[in-house]
Amino acid sequence: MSTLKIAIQKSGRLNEDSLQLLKECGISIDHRNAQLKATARNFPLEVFYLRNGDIPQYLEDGVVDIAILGENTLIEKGENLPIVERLGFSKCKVSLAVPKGVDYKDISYFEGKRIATSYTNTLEKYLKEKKINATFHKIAGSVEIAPNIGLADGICDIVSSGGTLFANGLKEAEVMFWSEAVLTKSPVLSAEKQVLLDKLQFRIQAILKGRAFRYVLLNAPNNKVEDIIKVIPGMKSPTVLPLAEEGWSSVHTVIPKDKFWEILDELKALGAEGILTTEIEKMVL
Ligand SMILES: Nc1ncnc2c1ncn2[C@@H]1O[C@H](COP(=O)(O)OP(=O)(O)OP(=O)(O)O)[C@@H](O)[C@H]1O
Ligand SMILES: O=P(O)(O)OC[C@H]1O[C@H](OP(=O)(O)OP(=O)(O)O)[C@H](O)[C@@H]1O
Ligand SMILES: [Mg+2]
Repeated sequence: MSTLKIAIQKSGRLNEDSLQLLKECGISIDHRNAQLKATARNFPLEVFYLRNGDIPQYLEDGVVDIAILGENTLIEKGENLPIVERLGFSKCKVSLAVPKGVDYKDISYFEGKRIATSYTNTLEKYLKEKKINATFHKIAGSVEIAPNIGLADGICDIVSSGGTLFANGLKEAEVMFWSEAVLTKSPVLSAEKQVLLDKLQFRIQAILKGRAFRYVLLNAPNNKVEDIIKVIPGMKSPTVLPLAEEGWSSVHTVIPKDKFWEILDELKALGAEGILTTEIEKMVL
């Protein structure tokens, strides 16, 4: 029987959330510290703990079958690698930044300038599209230091809170694109392994859906139920059950997490009482 080989980041920002996702998929991994390969006990899966930057090549060569990577890494090093699923964590931007004293107007600032970055392919493509000529300094990390030590006039790097830019006297000039963790696969994946990937992806989708919704239970007078149902359409339609007390019903449904508080306010205004909400572990439509 074949085994699916998944690469995840050995240590760093993607490691914990990637392992958590596999755990929520019901996959338990026997992993001892410092071991770079581990086997799952209850799913035909081998986990390889690697450096992010190395993973695209392993996928291209079919050494590993699938991986969890930042979209930014695919853009930089894995042009042929498809996004199988967006995973919703490690959200960040890849941006151009300049010293905060610069009177930045538009991208033409970078014409003839020196830019420090770890993302040279991404930057080259971006500036080519914008018809800007600049020189690059490739550095592996702590890119934000470059303008301060006179190495560059600007940088291209990951921005999340903006704290690192601020602490180093820089400001964001252009957002090149947004990135998040994604599941990707090898271009040479066998049909047999694709079946395993489909099985894993089904589990991941159930988790991601569950994360995006909340389960809600509430009590309402019968004459308000119709209005309440209008604001909480649910998966198919809400469950409405009679309460022991005459004239009252219990309504059960799911609501999107990003509209949670607005919907709760509406429900209260419509006369809902005893509102309980809870997280959803998995959700299959
Ligand atoms: N500040 C941040 N906020 C949110 N996501 C981030 C942030 N910095 C990086 N990321 C995302 O997490 C990924 C991993 O970043 P991390 O800094 O842990 O690894 P790396 O230095 O790029 O790679 P390596 O595994 O080779 O050390 C990045 O590719 C990006 O997608
Ligand atoms: O906008 P912020 O929230 O400050 O995050 C951005 C910083 O986070 C990342 O670095 P990381 O901490 O991963 O260090 P690294 O350079 O060693 O990878 C990135 O390279 C930025 O420096
Ligand atoms: Mg980093």
